[in-house]
Amino acid sequence: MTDNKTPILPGNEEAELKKLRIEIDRLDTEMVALISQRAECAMRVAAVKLQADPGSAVFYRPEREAQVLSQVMERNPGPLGNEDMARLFREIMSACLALEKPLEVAYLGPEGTFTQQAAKKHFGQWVITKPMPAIDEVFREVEAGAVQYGVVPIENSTEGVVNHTLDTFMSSNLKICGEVELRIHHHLMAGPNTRLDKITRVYSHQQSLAQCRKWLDAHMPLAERIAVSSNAEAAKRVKGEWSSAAIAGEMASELYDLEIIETKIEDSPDNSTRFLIIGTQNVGLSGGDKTSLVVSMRNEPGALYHLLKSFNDFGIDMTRLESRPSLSGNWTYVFFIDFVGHISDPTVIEAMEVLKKTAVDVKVLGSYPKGVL
Ligand SMILES: C=C(O[C@@H]1C=C(C(=O)O)C=C[C@H]1O)C(=O)O
Repeated sequence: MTDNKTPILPGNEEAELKKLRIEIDRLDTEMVALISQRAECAMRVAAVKLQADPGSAVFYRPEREAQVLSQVMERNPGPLGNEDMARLFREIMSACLALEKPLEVAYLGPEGTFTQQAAKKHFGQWVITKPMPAIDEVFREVEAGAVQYGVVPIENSTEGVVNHTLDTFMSSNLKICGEVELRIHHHLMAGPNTRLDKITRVYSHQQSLAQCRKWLDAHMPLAERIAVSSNAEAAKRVKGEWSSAAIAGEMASELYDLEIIETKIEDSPDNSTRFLIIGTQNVGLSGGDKTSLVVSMRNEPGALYHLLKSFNDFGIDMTRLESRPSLSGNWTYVFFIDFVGHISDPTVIEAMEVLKKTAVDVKVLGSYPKGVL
């Protein structure tokens, strides 16, 4: 082996490369054997699950997957970054799980949206994804049992909360089984041979046009901006129009064979969106969990104070508080709350007892592992 302090003489280069490639082949052979052993183990796990519950065995275990990924990150010695290493294991697990039973997941479509990208990021490339035209249809598809899980957007770092998702939770019995965050990068794309200075129209979702406003003002001030129902829809429209471009994510450019003219044109470099995984499962403890609740309070002075106090008194870290009209009476509100901890933690159990005394209703939307990737 050489380190970067040992100069390689030109004549020795071939010999050195040959040695390194023999070493890589040896390591790959070991890895193939190890990954196969891992897959065998996962198949045995599936058999155990089936034996324990032949009618309705649940193969996918979000808490276990989060633990596997966290351990991989902790043990990673480098030089690969933690996230890169975890992504490789994400795909290994995805392939192993597909041997047990391929997962089917509904998402807010059409194909090529950021929600589809989030689904693949969370479950890996082996998941079968099914596009749905609206958020409540994603819920319905899971409720009907047509798919095991659903993926819906919940909040964007620049645009705020997705109210439609919050409202749908109020009338649904589905549980939150996980969360995933995605960096949102917008690219300008068009058909082959379309030049930037020839573009007269830019299609995108209204939120994406807003998130790229400064870039558009500076680089394409004269192009007409046209808002459509999704970024994927924008990419689809551009396909047959030679003087048009779309702002969308990478998946859309691949799906509709468009060329990326300019990458990462979003005004805020930290632009990200959080998505929720919804299902029918109560997820066990992973050790790094979050819980989401909907709480209805009486419309009286001090209601919000009592709500906050029940968390503060038990030292529970509330990470989000959102109020929404209750949909059942005029000018009454419900609170959507996220906090750190699992519903089975003894302190959380105590805090919930106190909260239930002052609240009209407490609905647990789910305890789930914090997004690892
Ligand atoms: C193997 C299991 O089943 C599935 C596959 C996993 C894996 O490949 O590591 C982890 C969790 C489950 O989604 C398990 O429950 O341990």
